[in-house]
Amino acid sequence: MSLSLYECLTAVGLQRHYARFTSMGVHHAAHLSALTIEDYAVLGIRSMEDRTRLFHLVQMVKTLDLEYEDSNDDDSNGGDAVGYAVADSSFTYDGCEDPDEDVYDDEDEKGAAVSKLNATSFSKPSCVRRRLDFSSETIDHHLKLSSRPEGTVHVNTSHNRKNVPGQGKGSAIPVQLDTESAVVCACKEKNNHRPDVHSHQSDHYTEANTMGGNATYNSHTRLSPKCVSFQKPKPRPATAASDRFSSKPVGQKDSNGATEPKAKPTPVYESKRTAGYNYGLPLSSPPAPNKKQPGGQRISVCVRKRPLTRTECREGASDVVTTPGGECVIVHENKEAVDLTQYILQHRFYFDQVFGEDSSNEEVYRRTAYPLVQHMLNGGKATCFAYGQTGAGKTHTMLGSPVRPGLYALAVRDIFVHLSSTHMRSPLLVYVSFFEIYCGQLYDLLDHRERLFAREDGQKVVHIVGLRDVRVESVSSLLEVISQGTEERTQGMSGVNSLSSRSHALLQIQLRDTNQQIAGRMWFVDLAGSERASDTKEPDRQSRMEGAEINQSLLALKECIRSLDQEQSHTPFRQSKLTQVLKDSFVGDSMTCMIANISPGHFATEHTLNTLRYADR
Ligand SMILES: Nc1ncnc2c1ncn2[C@@H]1O[C@H](COP(=O)(O)OP(=O)(O)OP(=O)(O)O)[C@@H](O)[C@H]1O
Repeated sequence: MSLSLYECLTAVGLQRHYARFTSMGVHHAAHLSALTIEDYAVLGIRSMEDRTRLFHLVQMVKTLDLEYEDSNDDDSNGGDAVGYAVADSSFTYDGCEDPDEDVYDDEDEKGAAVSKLNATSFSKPSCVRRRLDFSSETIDHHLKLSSRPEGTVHVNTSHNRKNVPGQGKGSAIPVQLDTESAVVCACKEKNNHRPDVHSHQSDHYTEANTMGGNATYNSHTRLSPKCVSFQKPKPRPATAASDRFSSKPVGQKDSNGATEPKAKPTPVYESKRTAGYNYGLPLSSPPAPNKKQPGGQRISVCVRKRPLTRTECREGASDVVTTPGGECVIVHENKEAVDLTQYILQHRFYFDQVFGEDSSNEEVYRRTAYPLVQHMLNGGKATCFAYGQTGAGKTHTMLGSPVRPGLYALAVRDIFVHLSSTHMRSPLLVYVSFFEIYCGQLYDLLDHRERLFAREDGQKVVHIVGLRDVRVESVSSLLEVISQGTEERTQGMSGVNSLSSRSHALLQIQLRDTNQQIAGRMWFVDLAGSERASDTKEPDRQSRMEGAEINQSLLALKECIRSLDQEQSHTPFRQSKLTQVLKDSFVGDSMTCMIANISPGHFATEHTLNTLRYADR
């Protein structure tokens, strides 16, 4: 079989996942036959429709392989193989129950997808087509079998589709996974039989458990091959993971006696720092084992990856970001060498916490802003920043939606819960103010964008003159105030996205006693789209000035955070209006959290890397 992986994926409309497949060790069409349904999530195949498509493809690849082996049988039967028809009429998407399903949601698109898939099937030779069973029962049966708890990896080494657990055939053989490097590293044999993943004849169903037989595999565990240093590029060493996906030994003779050309896996290199020129390379290293628990730190930097959006899926974007473990994020950048060979350059960054696409706002809140809220309730000062490219999920994180409330609402909810459960002599009141910094100037979002001025008094305390604050008594009144302010926020056109945040939005929550004395203060800062700082496509002067201003303020912010982190005696907060206003956050007993939001799509790789480099201390 000489189809390329890309061609196969394109045939079923899954080409956007190509980079992910190659980064996970699936480099060749023949590798597909070793995939099982349990591998789909690891390969980024989540929606029911994509799962169905991949399922078909895998079956097709297997059948094509069998074609070599079974051709004699066909001859002996006069070519009258078992009559499986491509049941386009019985094929159905009714089983699509995935709540996160965001592709092909309308009937037209479904129809187009079905006909595309069927067209692909019909383009195969008729003897192959007759072998395929695309009936919905068979698919449902296999997909149901896959709905075992997350935690078990199954390596189906069999080509006999009837040989599945629950049907009496096959034996379970545990395979140990090296969870750190996420490489299938060894096979524990059961019944003295080592599963031979190359064998087409094997009837064994292999069950891999990551922790000595206990199911602990999760979506963060990746089957990516180990990498080699970028400085000394070598072909990626053949690992058990890549072996696993080799359904046929390379160089094996086919039924015509011809030697099948060796499958050339896409080389994977890792960017690493050296003693020389290191511009743009990851700074951070794996956290020390005795590292402080998140939440107890004065400064924490976190990364949140969002899922691919519906539009990105339609445009064929592939997910190039993986988040193995809770502190590492890897960007798999597709590159082309000068000799036009393709390779993948992996950029591995470490942060205090990394949230994958499955993390909810509640989880992000618990592990980022919650400690800050507690600090504020104890009378301290805290600041939480959301940073990232336009569309990377800053607003989703900060504001959220009525169904999935963001950090603002969750923080205020906890504040009210705390205030109502504490019986203080002097009750505390909650006040909010909301303003933006646009081109170095302050505008009150709760007062029709009235111009504001930041002034320093004799004690070097910065005051925002004229800022309106509103007392809130419930989460819903806070959200009302925020939605009023958000409408005022400056938005415009940029080269990257039709709607771009060009200003920094600052929400201040203050606790005051009845004498109006401040008893705790917290800032939530939704920073301007980071791509605006480097976007050079802007045609007009105003946009370029906005970009320059954003650039300056983000650099100043980074300098201040770095100076805090390194406990330097001087914090350069006067370098921009943003840091000047937030001076309070950089002095005294303040706590700071930066959440860098990233987009997973390959179109955004450069901006994603820039965001991670910015957040990388
Ligand atoms: N974690 C997530 N889970 C699901 N959807 C998300 C997530 N993060 C972002 N999105 C979706 O991605 C899209 C863009 O997100 P969002 O508007 O929050 O980006 P942004 O960084 O605030 O952009 P801008 O700078 O233009 O305001 C939205 O449709 C949002 O619902």
